[in-house]
Amino acid sequence: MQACFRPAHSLRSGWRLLSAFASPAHVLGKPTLARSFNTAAPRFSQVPKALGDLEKRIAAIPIERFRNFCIVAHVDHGKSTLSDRLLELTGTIQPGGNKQILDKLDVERERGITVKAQTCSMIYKYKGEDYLLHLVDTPGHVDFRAETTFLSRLSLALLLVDASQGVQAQTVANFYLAFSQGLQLVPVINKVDLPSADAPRALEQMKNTFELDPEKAVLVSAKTGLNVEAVLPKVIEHIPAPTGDHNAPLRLLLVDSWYDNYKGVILLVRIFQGQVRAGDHVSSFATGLKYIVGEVGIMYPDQTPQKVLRAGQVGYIFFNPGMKRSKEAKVGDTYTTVGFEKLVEPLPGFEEPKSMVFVAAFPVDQSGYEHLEDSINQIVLNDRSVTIQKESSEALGAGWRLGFLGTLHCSVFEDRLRQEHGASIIITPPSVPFKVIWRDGREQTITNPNDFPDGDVLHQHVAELQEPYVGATITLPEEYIGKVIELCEANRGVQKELSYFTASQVILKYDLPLAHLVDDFFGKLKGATKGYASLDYEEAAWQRSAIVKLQLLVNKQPVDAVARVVHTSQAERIGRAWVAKFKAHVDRQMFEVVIQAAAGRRIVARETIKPFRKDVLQKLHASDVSRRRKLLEKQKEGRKKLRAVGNIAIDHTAFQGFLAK
Ligand SMILES: Nc1nc2c(ncn2[C@@H]2O[C@H](COP(=O)(O)OP(=O)(O)OP(=O)(O)O)[C@@H](O)[C@H]2O)c(=O)[nH]1
Repeated sequence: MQACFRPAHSLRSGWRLLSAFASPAHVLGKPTLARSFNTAAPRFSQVPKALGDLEKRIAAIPIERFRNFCIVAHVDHGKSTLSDRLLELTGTIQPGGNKQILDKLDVERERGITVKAQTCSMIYKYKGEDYLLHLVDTPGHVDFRAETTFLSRLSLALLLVDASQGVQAQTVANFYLAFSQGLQLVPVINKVDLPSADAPRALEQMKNTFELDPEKAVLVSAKTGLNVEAVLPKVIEHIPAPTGDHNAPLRLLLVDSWYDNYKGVILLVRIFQGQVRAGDHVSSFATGLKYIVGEVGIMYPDQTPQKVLRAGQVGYIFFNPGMKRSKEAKVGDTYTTVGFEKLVEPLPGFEEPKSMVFVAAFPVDQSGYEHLEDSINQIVLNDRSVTIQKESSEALGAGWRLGFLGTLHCSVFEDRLRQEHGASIIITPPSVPFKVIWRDGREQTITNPNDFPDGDVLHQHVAELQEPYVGATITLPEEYIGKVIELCEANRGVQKELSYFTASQVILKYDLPLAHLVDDFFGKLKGATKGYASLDYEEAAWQRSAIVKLQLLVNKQPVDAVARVVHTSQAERIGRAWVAKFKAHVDRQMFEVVIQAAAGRRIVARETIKPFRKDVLQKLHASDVSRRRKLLEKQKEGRKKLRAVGNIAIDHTAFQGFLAK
């Protein structure tokens, strides 16, 4: 399985450990402004004097002159580059040097994608008056859609489209998302400097597909800065200011969070009413926990402390003593001042992120367990959306089952573990949850294939089995339509819509089983269309499905860690591939080894490994004492790495080879 939307450059080269997630150093930037805050010590003691002026300037801006907006775009259409230009234009960062200010996480820089929502405040002078603007850079990738909860709290989005590529899958998906949230959309056509740019075509697509008025559009080159100055006046003219009484009780929405070694969890917040300052006692509606505010401030673009955050503002807060566990910070949670809980209505929109892709991870050598556990905990510290459960496998020992929001999320995590642990870790291919509807009406979502109901239980107590489907939107040039439909059908897709948004570009909508999507569907799609198709998907629904547990058996013993839940139509194909692949990785033994794949109780594939004809040691001459000893020692060394399945011992490399992508 591969992640969707991998950028062309190497993902693994120069991979810096994501431990930077947890250090203040992840907070950015090269130039002077950012560097002055970019040290390990708590920042509030280091605020330059000039910041007092900034604070005064902000204090003088009434809420009527606040604007909160975001940029939505297909991956790589230039959202982060445009954000950088806007920050330069408003003097928030120095021109040049600063690159991708809002893409703060190392993983984002490495992969050139935005993973977490970022925000930055700017002061912009328009018609002689100061405006306080908050720009939110929302992730383009669907896995991180949870981060875009924030979208619903804004009132304008710039819909950015690459002039050379035109409307793509995520443009379509983002449009519908923004539209359903009642956001005003201003089209921005980017990359007009490219020789292949075709702005009139992009404008026509915007008009035909989304009924967006080309007159409202701004044509820019975020890279060269051409016409970027025309963007912010649109923002000011087209969006209403936020509303909220700063004298009312505090109503604060948690938008995002990240972990800092010194301060604990830092919360990115939007104030809907009231105000918050250091020393305030606040409580969470979701957890009921109480905290004392240690510092409040704005992202400018780095954390810049302020005396107060008031209604309409977006900024950060952290507590003193600090919030220790990322899990306490629940995106979409509302906070208020302690004692005012009865007077304040929590904001709607709090949702626990749902894991939809699972892998199991095991150390090759159980002595590496603690080290691996530390690494996993370290990453999870800053990523509240990963779920962890301990797992124990007869074949692979003690390990964990990890749950992710989607395939990219999963592969980012996997890359880091592999980077740190290399060959000493075994990771199973991703799987998706399934649902059991019991005859007594209970519904149970199961994430571990080994918990699939056994034969008798299945027949007597299960009313229905279901698997998750996603609603996929694929855009592609017309000439590939046959191949893409074939691919979707081969992946059990159900066509929902086929429409043309220009004479030669097609939008296809399919319901696809998530299990197929995680099995490198995007890679296959790229292959089928020479890279011209784009894909976006949203969670659809559970659907009744003829699924079955597929197991690998070695001399009749199931290899538990390898079990998978698959559709019956796929069982034989996967089973055959399994036994062939496993056979290739298992050494010959002294006796016959039978490798089988079983779908439920039915054997769907079988391979046999013939035994050695003679004992190797017997063949050695009696005088070969040293060779004999060497051979035995080698065997002993090897045995440490062996795992027992039933009566046979299998080298860990067999599992690694088998489970490798
Ligand atoms: N020629 C040209 N290239 C641009 C322009 N704007 C952005 N780019 C390039 O396009 C690539 C993608 O730009 P980003 O700003 O990282 O794209 P993004 O939309 O933020 O990507 P995600 O964060 O992954 O969603 C980079 O190589 C940019 O240098 C432009 O106006 N002209």
